[in-house]
Amino acid sequence: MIELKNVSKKFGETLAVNQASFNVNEKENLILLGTSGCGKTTTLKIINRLIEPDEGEIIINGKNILAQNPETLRREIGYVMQNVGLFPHYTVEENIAVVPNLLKWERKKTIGRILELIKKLHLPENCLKLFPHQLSGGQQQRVGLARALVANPPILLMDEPFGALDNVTRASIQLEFKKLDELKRKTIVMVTHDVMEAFELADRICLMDKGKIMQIGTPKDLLYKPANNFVKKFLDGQRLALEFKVISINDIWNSLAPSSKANNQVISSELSVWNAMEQLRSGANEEIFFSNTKNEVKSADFTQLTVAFNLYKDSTEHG
Ligand SMILES: Nc1ncnc2c1ncn2[C@@H]1O[C@H](COP(=O)(O)OP(=O)(O)OP(=O)(O)O)[C@@H](O)[C@H]1O
Repeated sequence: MIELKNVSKKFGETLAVNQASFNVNEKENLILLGTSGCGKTTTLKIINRLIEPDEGEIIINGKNILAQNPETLRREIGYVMQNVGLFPHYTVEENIAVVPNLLKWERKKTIGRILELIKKLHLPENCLKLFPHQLSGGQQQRVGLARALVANPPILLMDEPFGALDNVTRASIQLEFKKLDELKRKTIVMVTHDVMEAFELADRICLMDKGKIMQIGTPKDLLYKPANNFVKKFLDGQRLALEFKVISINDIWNSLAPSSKANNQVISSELSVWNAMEQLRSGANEEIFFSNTKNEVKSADFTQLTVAFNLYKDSTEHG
């Protein structure tokens, strides 16, 4: 759906993006990951023409975007800016209504859509008349997301959408983000410098360094089949935690005990071991039940999950 071919951008002597090529499939979440200054934001802004490349092509749904009117292009592309970027002198409602007003929607349609979105994003209705500085950081972030989603664009670009949040708020918004129906239907390109966040949310990760793409692949690809030493070293510091994120209950299925007495809370076996442990930590029960696509049910407590995880790790490391 989105295709970048040999895209480069220089600022003075700095080669911010160096011959970047990748595809983003429909309804995929591709995350641009890398340290500060590696060219993530520049790459993102090239996709909606906030920055014009010096070289290369960007094709969206078969059309070269450089031949399109930028305003028309941006109607199809929602954009969540770094540091939220709400207009300080507009109320929350006015901030979210920017695009509908440009599109000359009837007021009733705009209000209906805004109310629908703030409900989905767990914002209180009385925040609509407030100004951004009267909201918490997490609420502002949600308003930024509502503004990007309001006209239901098929593509969403997000630049460090959770960057300004404390760790606890960040983790809970990430979780909501994953569950949000509106987002499951979208093709998303997201920027982050946070490896754990990328591993939590990405279908595929594009790891960059000094303007160059080092590897594009699933979190599992990067972890177990690093394309080069840079990729391996980039992940090494958090390797164990990342393994908990990429290894799913399906992967350790054979080491878990079958169960016949499932309680009413059966969780999909697609869950990562990390998230299963989080559920155990936050829940009241000492064991949880999983079911796979064949409707088989298995159960595990914390110790059983750890043992099965270690067995799986041993088998990947030695076989
Ligand atoms: N408008 C600009 N003028 C001059 N240099 C720029 C400009 N925008 C970006 N750069 C430079 O290009 C390089 C890539 O910047 P970019 O913002 O794309 O990186 P990034 O990976 O998104 O970093 P960060 O996470 O800090 O935002 C950096 O060296 C930056 O200083």
